[in-house]
Amino acid sequence: MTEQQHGEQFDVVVVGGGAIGENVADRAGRTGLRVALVEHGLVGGECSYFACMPSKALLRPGGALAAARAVPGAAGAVSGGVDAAAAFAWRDETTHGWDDSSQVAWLDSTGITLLRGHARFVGPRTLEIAGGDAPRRVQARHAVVLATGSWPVMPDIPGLADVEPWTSRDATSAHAVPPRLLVLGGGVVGVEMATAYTELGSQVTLVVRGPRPLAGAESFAGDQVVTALRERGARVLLGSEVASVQKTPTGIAVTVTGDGAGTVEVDRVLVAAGRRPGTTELGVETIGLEPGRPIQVDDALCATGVDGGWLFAAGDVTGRTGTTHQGKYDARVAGDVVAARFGGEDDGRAAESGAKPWSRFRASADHQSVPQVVFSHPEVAWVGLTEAGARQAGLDVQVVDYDLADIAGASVFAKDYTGQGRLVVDRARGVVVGATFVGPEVAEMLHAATIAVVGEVPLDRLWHAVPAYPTVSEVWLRFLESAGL
Ligand SMILES: Cc1cc2nc3c(=O)[nH]c(=O)nc-3n(C[C@H](O)[C@H](O)[C@H](O)COP(=O)(O)OP(=O)(O)OC[C@H]3O[C@@H](n4cnc5c(N)ncnc54)[C@H](O)[C@@H]3O)c2cc1C
Ligand SMILES: NC(=O)c1ccc[n+]([C@@H]2O[C@H](COP(=O)([O-])OP(=O)(O)OC[C@H]3O[C@@H](n4cnc5c(N)ncnc54)[C@H](O)[C@@H]3O)[C@@H](O)[C@H]2O)c1
Repeated sequence: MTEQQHGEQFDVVVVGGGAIGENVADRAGRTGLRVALVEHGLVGGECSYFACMPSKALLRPGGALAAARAVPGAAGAVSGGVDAAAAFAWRDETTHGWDDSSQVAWLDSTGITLLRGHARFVGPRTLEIAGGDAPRRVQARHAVVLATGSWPVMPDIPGLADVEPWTSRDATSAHAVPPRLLVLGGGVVGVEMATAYTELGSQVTLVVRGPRPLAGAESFAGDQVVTALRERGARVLLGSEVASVQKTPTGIAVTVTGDGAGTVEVDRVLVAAGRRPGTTELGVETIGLEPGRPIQVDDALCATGVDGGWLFAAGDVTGRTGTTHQGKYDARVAGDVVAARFGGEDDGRAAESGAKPWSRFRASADHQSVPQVVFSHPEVAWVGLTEAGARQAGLDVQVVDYDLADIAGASVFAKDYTGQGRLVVDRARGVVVGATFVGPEVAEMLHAATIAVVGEVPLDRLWHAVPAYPTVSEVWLRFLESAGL
């Protein structure tokens, strides 16, 4: 066959130039492989332009104000609430005005070839790229890595499509605050955006299906978030669902069923009902996979549903990770595996083929120590197993709870500090398998817990890790004392 029939050849083709695709491409090229990265939108993907960065920029002003208000001596200097226009302007700065030229410049510096356009499989290892500068066919000699991310789920609710509902993209890129906003869904997006828009001055109604938001966290986390949202003026309807939506002359009437049954009139509806993997419009049926389903992978990030070991995937498209940090961890593993299997020296290949769990070629942490931060106010941060998760896994657990307000560091951090910590210990091994913190700025405390869980550090050794006085991290000492040390 001619090059025209095969298409342009690369050693590795990465589809999707979000944070995950960028990291795979970078590491896959480290043993000399020729790598192409295909992107149909902005290089940097959701996280840089529509998700992590803009949402955190919108949340930070409210957090900073609350922090100052909680400190006598500083509180008097705070008058008024968040300046929404200035917050939006700062968000615009963090997203570089939705201009990806700095990320493109970084790609250029690495030697990765950027192909602009929409990639679609036409068969194994072969893709057609449409809509870019130069539509073309490309073939991967060794591997294709899918890093196509995910898209918001739009529930099939009568009338919803007619009111131009916001997705998280709209909420993170808006330049005006809807006076009244209904947020559908009590997951991480729902909680963060309900917090941000309440602080930006909107009258927010958060509709949560279950008894509390953040169903994957310890229950006290969701409860404390609800209390704080209500204290700030938001309405939180628990045990509730949106049944229908209708335009009215003065706004949008949302009919809610369940414990919060009634009609709420708002100016905008934000749908935060979860995400589906980006495997539609990708031609995966030509390689024997079903569109709309996640790409199943093993711990080397190699797809299990395709023969030949040439297809890899990482990030949201796998359904295995749902955050940038964990997706990037998988991306580093995927890139290193590809670099070792298809490029480089024999010893690299041997190291990879004999790789054991916890080697740099296996994404072992995905199974036991995934960190998650919700940047609400209070923040919620956890890693590993919750109490319920540990019991479900059959562990004999010791649960150690501590009120963070009782820590000396908390009493000087903020007046009337409110927060909670929980350690979940596997009694049989005497190691921490999970930890949760709720409170102001607890996100920064999480990594110590992640190290304890990944390192399986025995409690009697943790006893020698002395937290500085007076920090809120002294909770670690209190945890251990409460555990009987
Ligand atoms: C509102 C919000 C806030 C979040 N906040 C955080 C946070 O604070 N911290 C955190 O860790 N995580 C956060 N997340 C999750 C995080 O954004 C995702 O886990 C992360 O973006 C996934 O990265 P990815 O590279 O897999 O996918 P994406 O970032 O979606 O990148 C996929 C890329 O592939 C491209 N693409 C798709 N199909 C094709 C194709 N066929 N051809 C060419 N290009 C294609 C897309 O244009 C896109 O650029 C947040 C998510 C949301 C929605
Ligand atoms: N700080 C962070 O790390 C961060 C921030 C935002 C998002 N994310 C990630 O982005 C992804 C998407 O977040 P998300 O919050 O959209 O999804 P999610 O799956 O975390 O939560 C969706 C919520 O919507 C609810 N829901 C679904 N359909 C509903 C309906 N019809 N009516 C009422 N409720 C409904 C679900 O019960 C669930 O609680 C997740 O992987 C999340 O971890 C991470």
